[in-house]
Amino acid sequence: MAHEPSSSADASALVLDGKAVAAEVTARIAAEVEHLVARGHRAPGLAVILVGEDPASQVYVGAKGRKAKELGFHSVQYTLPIDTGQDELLDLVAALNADAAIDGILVQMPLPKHLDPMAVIEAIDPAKDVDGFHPVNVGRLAIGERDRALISCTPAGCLTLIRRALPGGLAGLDALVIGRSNIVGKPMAQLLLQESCTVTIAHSRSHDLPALAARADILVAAVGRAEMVRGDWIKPGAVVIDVGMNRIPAPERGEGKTRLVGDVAYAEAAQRARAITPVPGGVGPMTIAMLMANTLTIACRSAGVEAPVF
Ligand SMILES: Nc1nc(=O)c2c([nH]1)NC[C@@H]1CN(c3ccc(C(=O)N[C@@H](CCC(=O)O)C(=O)O)cc3)C=[N+]21
Repeated sequence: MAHEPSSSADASALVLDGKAVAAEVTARIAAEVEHLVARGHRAPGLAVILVGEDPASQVYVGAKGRKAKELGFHSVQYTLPIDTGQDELLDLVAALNADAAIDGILVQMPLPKHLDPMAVIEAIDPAKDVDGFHPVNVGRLAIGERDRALISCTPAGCLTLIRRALPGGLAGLDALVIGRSNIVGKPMAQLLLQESCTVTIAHSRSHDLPALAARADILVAAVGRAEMVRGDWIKPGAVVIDVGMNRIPAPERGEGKTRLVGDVAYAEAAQRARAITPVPGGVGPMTIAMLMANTLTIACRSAGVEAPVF
């Protein structure tokens, strides 16, 4: 789903409309849920755990719960006080691991500092790890067992968008991933490698990013620095995926106002790219859609039904 941009008259890139693709994906999920239930299976179940009251996290968690309900999932949210102990959190995870109505368990990150995120992730049953953060799922992705893995939602959503922009396939193309996080950069690189791209992973210590970008047919920016990737870095005709979500001051919108920008200087890059994701409305909505897709996948596995591929 791509359409001509409307904001910048001379830009040539197709806008990869993540919101629209996410709506397509979630419509297919809702239909599949109906199908499951009609055949006597239970609805997919998603449990989201939030520790503390960080307002941004509350917004994200609320959005996930609403979307899950909209799709006919069994959706539960646990909001634990900020001073929750590690053992209490692990006990809740253990109870959800054992709960037959729950397919997916998501612990919202970041956790308060006194909690150990890796210990919590490793406590989740890998078969219920909707985020795809558990080492078992990371490992399955790395060894190419994608059918048995659960894959991190943001890179999975990015790949869906990249495939839409490149109907001829990705094989043999040069891909640059800027960012080496466990959540985005590393799994993104693994997915692109599996698609037979020639993959480069760059990061804050990389020398000469513009030279690396100049070769990239696919560029995924996931560094968390507002508009760091400039338009003149982009190889003409490249597919540009912007994972960044940076809130910057926007005095033009009034005192104290902010706006959301990506890691890519959008207006500049759109002049050269074949296709580009906007921020907001690009990768973000796809992340939530893939979270729902992973939950459905787990439910299908436990029902012994073939899971759709998105
Ligand atoms: N265990 C865990 N799993 C996550 O998947 C996870 C997490 N923790 N912690 C926080 C991050 C962040 N995240 C987002 C998902 C969608 C949007 C999204 O839909 N953004 C909209 C707009 C947002 C806005 O306007 O503020 C967009 O890009 O269009 C944003 C952020 C999931 N996360």
